[in-house]
Amino acid sequence: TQSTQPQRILGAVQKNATRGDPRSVVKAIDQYCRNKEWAMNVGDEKGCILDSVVSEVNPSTVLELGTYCGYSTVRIASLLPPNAKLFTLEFNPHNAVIARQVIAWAGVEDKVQLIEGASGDWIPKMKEHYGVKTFDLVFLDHWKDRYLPDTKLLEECGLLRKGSVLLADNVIFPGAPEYLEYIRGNQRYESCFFKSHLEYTKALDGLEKSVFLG
Ligand SMILES: O=C(NCCNC(=O)c1cc(-c2ccc(F)cc2)cc(O)c1O)c1cc(O)ncn1
Ligand SMILES: [Mg+2]
Repeated sequence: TQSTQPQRILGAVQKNATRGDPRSVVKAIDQYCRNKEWAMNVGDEKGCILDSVVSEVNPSTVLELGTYCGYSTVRIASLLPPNAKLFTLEFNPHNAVIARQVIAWAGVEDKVQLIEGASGDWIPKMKEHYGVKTFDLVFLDHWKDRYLPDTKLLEECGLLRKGSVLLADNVIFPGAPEYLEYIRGNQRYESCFFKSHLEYTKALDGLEKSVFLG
């Protein structure tokens, strides 16, 4: 029977990456997606920008919206201090099955809580279910038309504090125009754009970093 793209990505990790070595997992996925088949990981170029923001924020509690195969999950988790926690939300159960195995292969499962379900359903439950107070960093990489409603939800649920950082992928391609308009026009955020390219291509894309001012 036919394999799926997430299954092929997992295969590339198990074949080419070293167990317990997150950087080798990231490298194996990038090499596979650059040389064999494109996939919607944040990728190596935007991934370096992600790394620099994670290192700068040095977060204790991170929320990732859109796990896919766990590429950015592993990338972020590998930079977190001990006892830090990364909650990652994935809507698609098949992607979640694969992501759990990629996260385990990288050896970062102790830092990661993968939650299967819709972001709109789970964001309001994070405090009661997982004892989350606020998020230090939020990486938005799920459905582009969910960026704005979920940001408003995070505000309403009191999950952002003064200094919380939102980092949004794909604000140029596929694009998140309503999100950009809201966040750039809102006095409660200080935003900046990091120009880059769509993963594994020459197409223009970038990340929008926004600091919540409280
Ligand atoms: O996470 C969920 N979908 C993937 C989101 N990510 C993307 O769609 C995405 C797409 C692209 C992309 C770029 C060019 C192109 F030609 C086609 C796709 C790139 C990226 O970097 C992404 O991140 C999801 C599913 C669901 O059912 N409910 C809630 N969320
Ligand atoms: Mg993306």
